[in-house]
Amino acid sequence: MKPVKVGICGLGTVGGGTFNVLQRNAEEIARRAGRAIEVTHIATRAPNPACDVGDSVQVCDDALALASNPDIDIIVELIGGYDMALKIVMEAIANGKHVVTANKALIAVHGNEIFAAAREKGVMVAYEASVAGGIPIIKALREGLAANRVQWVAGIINGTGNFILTEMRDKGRTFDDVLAEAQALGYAEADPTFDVEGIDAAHKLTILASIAFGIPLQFDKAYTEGITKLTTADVNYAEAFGYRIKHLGIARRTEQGVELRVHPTLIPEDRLLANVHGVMNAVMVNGDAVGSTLYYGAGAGAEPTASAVVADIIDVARAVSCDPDTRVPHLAFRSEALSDLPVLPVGEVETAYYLRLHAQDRPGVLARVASILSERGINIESIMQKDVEEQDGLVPIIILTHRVREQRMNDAIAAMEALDEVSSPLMRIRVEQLN
Ligand SMILES: NC(=O)C1=CN([C@@H]2O[C@H](COP(=O)(O)OP(=O)(O)OC[C@H]3O[C@@H](n4cnc5c(N)ncnc54)[C@H](O)[C@@H]3O)[C@@H](O)[C@H]2O)C=CC1
Ligand SMILES: N[C@@H](CC=O)C(=O)O
Ligand code: NA
Repeated sequence: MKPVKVGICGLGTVGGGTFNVLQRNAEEIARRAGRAIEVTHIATRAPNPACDVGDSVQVCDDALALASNPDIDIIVELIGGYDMALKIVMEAIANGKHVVTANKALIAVHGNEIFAAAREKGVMVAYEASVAGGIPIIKALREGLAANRVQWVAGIINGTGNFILTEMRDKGRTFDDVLAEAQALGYAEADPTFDVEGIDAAHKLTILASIAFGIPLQFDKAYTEGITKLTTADVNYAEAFGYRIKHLGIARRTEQGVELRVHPTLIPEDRLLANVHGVMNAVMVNGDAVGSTLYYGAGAGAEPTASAVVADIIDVARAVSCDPDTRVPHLAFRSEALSDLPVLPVGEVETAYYLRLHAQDRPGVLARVASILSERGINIESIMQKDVEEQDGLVPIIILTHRVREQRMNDAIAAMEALDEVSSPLMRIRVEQLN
């Protein structure tokens, strides 16, 4: 069979890793794909010192030109961002080329339009690397778990954020110091606020929810909260109650609709997800037939991510000659069978809560706080008042509650913050048992 010709757009962390893995494992990859996979063109703005591109590859700086080059079969988009990446992908599809991308921002925000264009042209758009880097979670959800009605998906899906939380907790390093290291290691997004404010995780969760529940991509409806407000004190208090704080993406199907939320979360310290450290990611999927399953691996970095990109290239190379109607649908469910199950506003989500407030050390304060909660039907699981003064003579009170709908908790928090003896704002972190 003729070799498959690949054009790589972007030779940065992931592009460089992809080129190197394709070269190093070329023989083994050809044995799996049934034909050789050749990188014939690369478009990049800067050379990558980690790649020896040689003379046989044509290198240019015009990525859009690759998308219309008739000599290329598969365009691998590894530039990132929305604008140029969208142009390249749509141009490639218009020219009948298959596309492989690691760009979760692009898929989460423009995926519906991209997949519609790809269906029209009968081409594939593969995006395994876009969620949880090297973990084959898209494959697992779209194919391995296809028998199941998926109930929920919960995961640590941003390597940079988990690396920061781990280093802060284990080594007492500062947030900014660890973030700078994550950037130097190539883990972080071009704009690292995407990592630390939960936007990157929300992109990935949007994709996971679509393929788990068969709904269109709806990034604009995801609730997103980052890790920048977490303090070492919260990490320590959580541990005193037997919990760890992880930045989770959670998508859950309920009778009313789909919860789609990214936020710091307390989880019991003995859960597997509580023990995922550093740049590692893990995604737990609960299906009605299989129960809970867990997928673990490196969520970022050159070769772990390249592992997913190259697997997609191999899949595309194998399926090129298939009838497009027999291929796995882009969003796992056939496009005409996607459901209109709504994404729920976060006010309708029900979780337990960790609350940390600072109050004057006077008799009756604790009772007033407790009655605000009980008047709203919110049960207290545990309460801890520290006798150390932390903030302007105020002492911390930490409360764990039972499960309650978020809008009711918002009302209780507003009432607590209105008390003269309590400083505002108080800290709230959602708690999940994940069982
Ligand atoms: N770094 C990681 O660990 C992971 C990254 N991703 C995604 O992979 C994509 C690429 O990320 P990185 O490799 O980290 O980025 P990077 O910044 O290291 O590389 C981007 C490359 O694109 C090139 N480029 C940018 N605009 C261009 C243009 N208009 N024409 C030609 N070349 C252009 C740059 O010269 C650079 O070589 C992004 O969508 C990112 O979200 C996904 C999973 C993991
Ligand atoms: N910036 C992302 C890269 C992979 O998707 C992360 O840190 O997880
Ligand atoms: Na993946």
